[in-house]
Amino acid sequence: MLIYGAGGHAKVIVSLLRDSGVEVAAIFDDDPVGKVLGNLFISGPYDRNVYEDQQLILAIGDNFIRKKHALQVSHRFANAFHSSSLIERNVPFGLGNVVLHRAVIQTDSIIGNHCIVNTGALVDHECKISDFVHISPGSVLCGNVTVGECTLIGAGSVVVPNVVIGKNCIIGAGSVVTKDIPDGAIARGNPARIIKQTHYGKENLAFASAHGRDGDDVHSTGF
Ligand SMILES: CC(=O)SCCNC(=O)CCNC(=O)[C@H](O)C(C)(C)COP(=O)(O)OP(=O)(O)OC[C@H]1O[C@@H](n2cnc3c(N)ncnc32)[C@H](O)[C@@H]1OP(=O)(O)O
Repeated sequence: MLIYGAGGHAKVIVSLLRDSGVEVAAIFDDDPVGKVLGNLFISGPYDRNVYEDQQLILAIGDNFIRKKHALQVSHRFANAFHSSSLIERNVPFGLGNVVLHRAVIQTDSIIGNHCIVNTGALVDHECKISDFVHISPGSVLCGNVTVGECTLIGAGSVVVPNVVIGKNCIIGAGSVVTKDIPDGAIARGNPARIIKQTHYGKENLAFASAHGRDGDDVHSTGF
């Protein structure tokens, strides 16, 4: 497996892969200076000609940077699910997704591509999660919540049932979202109020669907 990114999120993904018995062949990072991932060597910037037969996971927590890099990567993408996560069997996934320790994804939810369902997050029934979304640690999406592309749900947030959150939004840590949130909004608090717009609000980089569903899923086998 190849990892692209060598920050804190990458450390967690390397730990997941170790639990799975999956060997990390190379780690790419555009700015590797001062970054350490245990005893693993950081090769340097992404190189499409290295380990062409290996699959890759983008270990980048920032949704917009992850999206930018996804468009430039030619390796196939893999999903990685920690063994302590609970994912209902009927949940369809795209590629490049990471579901971390003790996260739960309930029945009839749909997960796009390159999403992060972080440690202890709960995505309840019938949620629709678009590409490049990050559901941060300990956050709760109640039933039938929709989250648009590139949106960050901050740590420990709660989104009540049936709410639609647009694309390119940031929901502040510890928020309670009770109403729909439009594209590009930054909202926080209980109840969540819009405080400003992200400068990505109107941006809509097309995500090439050139990356077909031909990767493998990695399921870790335990702590
Ligand atoms: C494993 C991981 O780490 S996953 C990472 C998950 N990341 C997150 O959950 C972070 C989500 N981001 C946040 O919550 C951010 O604080 C944001 C987006 C809400 C606001 O960010 P900024 O616009 O930079 O706000 P800034 O830090 O300048 O704070 C502005 C004010 O809002 C307050 N504030 C900041 N965040 C919050 C919040 N989540 N809830 C309530 N108030 C907040 C600050 O205390 C400050 O108040 P003051 O003016 O009285 O001093």
